[in-house]
Amino acid sequence: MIKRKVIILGSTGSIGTTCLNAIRNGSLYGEVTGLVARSSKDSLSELAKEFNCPYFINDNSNKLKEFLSSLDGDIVLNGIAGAPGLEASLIALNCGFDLALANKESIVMGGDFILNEAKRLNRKIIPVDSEHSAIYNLIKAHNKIHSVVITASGGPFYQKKNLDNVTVEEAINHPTWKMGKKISIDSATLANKGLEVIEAGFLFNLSPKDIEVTIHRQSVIHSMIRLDNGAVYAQLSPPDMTLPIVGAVNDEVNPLYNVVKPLSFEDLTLTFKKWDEEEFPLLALAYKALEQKGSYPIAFNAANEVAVGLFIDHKIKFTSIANITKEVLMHDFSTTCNSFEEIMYQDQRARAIALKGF
Ligand SMILES: NC(=O)C1=CN([C@@H]2O[C@H](COP(=O)(O)OP(=O)(O)OC[C@H]3O[C@@H](n4cnc5c(N)ncnc54)[C@H](OP(=O)(O)O)[C@@H]3O)[C@@H](O)[C@H]2O)C=CC1
Ligand SMILES: CC(=O)[C@@H](O)[C@H](O)COP(=O)(O)O
Ligand SMILES: [Mn+2]
Repeated sequence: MIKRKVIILGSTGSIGTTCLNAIRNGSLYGEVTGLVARSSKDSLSELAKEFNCPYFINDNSNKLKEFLSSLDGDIVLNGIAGAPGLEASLIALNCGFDLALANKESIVMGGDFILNEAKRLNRKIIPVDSEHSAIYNLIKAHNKIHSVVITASGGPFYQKKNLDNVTVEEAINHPTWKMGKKISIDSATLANKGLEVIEAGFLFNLSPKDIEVTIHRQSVIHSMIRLDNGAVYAQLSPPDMTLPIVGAVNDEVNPLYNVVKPLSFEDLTLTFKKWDEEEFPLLALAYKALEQKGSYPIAFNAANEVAVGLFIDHKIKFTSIANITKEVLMHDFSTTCNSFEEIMYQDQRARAIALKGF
């Protein structure tokens, strides 16, 4: 067995904690060689003591680059929440590390640019997002696919009417997963599924018509692939991020045993329902953003991130998240970005429009 040396960005969050627990309980044979977070200094220094490694509070990207360059590691797990994850991903790739990527914003904002950067630097990007991890592994096993089916839990408000007065606490009460605040709210609006459709479009080079979304309340099937011959293959496991995280960080180096509890089929009911555009306008907006490409995916992410922030701060209603995002996407975002600076320019532009409209 070979010990995987892993550097964790977003060490104090849901993804970071799941990875650290997997190392603690032995489901990942790994050694932590660096830890990064943003504001939880005390927790981070405690973790650094426990894992006997250096740590860094990310308040400056040049210093993050210096910190990562000084570390020995096989792979960087990026579990940073939101748009700041993109710059961190690019820094990690440029410092010579492969990426186990949970931060979906890196792909949604970075698009072809970050994928080309990884290619240029001869580095791997291994998806950690549960749906993309499932598709990545299914493609490895079956090679050529026709299209993909991404599953969505439907969130806490599925088929509930009049969501004007729902609270932040109700919105983060996810029916099947325990995750950070922002992604939980995105699951409630299905903006998360929208981000995932865009993420799949870039990662697997698929057009919107080749990406289906189906409501699957149990979150047991993490996604499926269709082959040209009509067969469908699915990946099933309990809703637990340990498997995609351990799989990506391990990257086939060691055989994996008992990472998650095997499913018992007699206890399972698996259901599937069509999603409705009126109920989930943010998913429809994301499909359109992927179709339009240019900077529309960047604008979708930025507008939604601003709107979710306003909702968390009790400044807007839950239902206004979609309205603000829709309004921003009416502007011209047809420019294709070929650098980090161009991406951030469009990101900031979309944020300014979102804030002006509210
Ligand atoms: N949670 C999950 O199960 C899943 C998450 N994802 C994706 O993974 C990412 C992380 O999600 P999640 O773990 O839920 O989020 P959390 O909010 O639980 O954790 C976010 C982590 O990121 C750190 N962080 C935030 N900004 C920065 C920054 N600028 N530099 C360094 N660290 C930073 C936080 O540090 P601090 O505590 O110090 O503020 C914290 O450690 C998101 O992109 C999400 O969409 C994808 C699939 C599943
Ligand atoms: C665990 C994970 O990958 C999340 O992105 C998950 O997909 C959220 O669930 P829903 O967005 O399907 O509610
Ligand atoms: Mn997901």
